[in-house]
Amino acid sequence: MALIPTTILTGFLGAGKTTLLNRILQEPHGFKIAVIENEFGQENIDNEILVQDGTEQIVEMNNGCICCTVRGDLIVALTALAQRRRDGELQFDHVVIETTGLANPGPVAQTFFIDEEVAIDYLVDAIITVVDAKHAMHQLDTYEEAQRQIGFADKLLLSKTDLVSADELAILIERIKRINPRAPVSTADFGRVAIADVLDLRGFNLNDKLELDPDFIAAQEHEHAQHDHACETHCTQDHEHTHDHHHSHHSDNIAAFVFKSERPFNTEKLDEFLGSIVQVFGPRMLRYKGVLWMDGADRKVVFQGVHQIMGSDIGGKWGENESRSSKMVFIGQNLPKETFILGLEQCLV
Ligand SMILES: Nc1nc2c(ncn2[C@@H]2O[C@H](COP(=O)(O)OP(=O)(O)OP(=O)(O)O)[C@@H](O)[C@H]2O)c(=O)[nH]1
Repeated sequence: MALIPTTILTGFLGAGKTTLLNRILQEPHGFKIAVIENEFGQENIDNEILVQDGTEQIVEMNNGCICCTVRGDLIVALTALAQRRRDGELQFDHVVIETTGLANPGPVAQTFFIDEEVAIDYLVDAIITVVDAKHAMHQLDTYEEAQRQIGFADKLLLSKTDLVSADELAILIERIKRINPRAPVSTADFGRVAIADVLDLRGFNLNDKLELDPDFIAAQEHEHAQHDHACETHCTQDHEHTHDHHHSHHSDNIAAFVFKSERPFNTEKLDEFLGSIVQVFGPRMLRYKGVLWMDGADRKVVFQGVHQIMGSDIGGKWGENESRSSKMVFIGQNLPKETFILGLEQCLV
């Protein structure tokens, strides 16, 4: 059987990966795509955001980041998908892996070369990196992960160009071309891209990656020391509120916490609270998102943001037998979790 082309979709927190993936899944391109979703923070909100018509196979991996802690799970997910395809249980001709916003795409791509079982069935089609035109300058100044994601890309897609001036965009493009002169750059306005720009690119060139990192295919046991400086930092995940525990090793001080409630929110109180908290802590709020139960609403509300840019959408209807609740994930640097949790509790009906 021919190898299954796999796209590794990366980009910093909130860059627009899920938006792009949703577009890809909705386009009538004829590809049958299996998706592997990995999120930073133990709650998978993207699952609610991704449009699913039942034809895609979506595998969630939320208990760590696939570039480090759950790489074994990635191998299991890939080999299980291939087996089910061989058995005729699933039909797909392409896999898209959406990594966490903090993932180093290097070790993810490496899996396809060093794990024999994976290598039998799959090949890396391309590493596609979504770059948030509004926030990338700051992300590149501050986070190694953002630089690596651009450095490893075979194709770069600029999102949120609607939020910046032509001059700002030109400066950013110049900078990302300096980091990665090989990868073509194009724009993806709310994920709008031609399918030929994202699937079947055959853009992954091992020689390029070896030039970027001569130890690219080095033995796994050396990989953390050699590739993943961010993985040397201590665990920063914070899980107290959900009693869930897992470790993730990424940039110092970046932590995720979850708020959950089985009481509805009062819309005005919540709007006011979120508006004010974003004013104060926005610069440190790297990513936040949630699926909310609003008092009196018969549909879910999906809310999300990156720094000060926050928005909400009407989501799906609550199922008849679904118990209503809200869950929110906040990912940021040194965020005062207690202030957030207490404030949110005060917005409940
Ligand atoms: N203005 C603007 N907003 C965009 C664009 N693309 C995505 N967004 C918004 O950016 C926010 C984050 O988008 P997602 O697609 O969820 O980002 P992500 O990279 O999947 O985020 P994480 O996986 O949570 O890190 C959402 O509110 C999107 O609607 C764009 O081109 N312009």
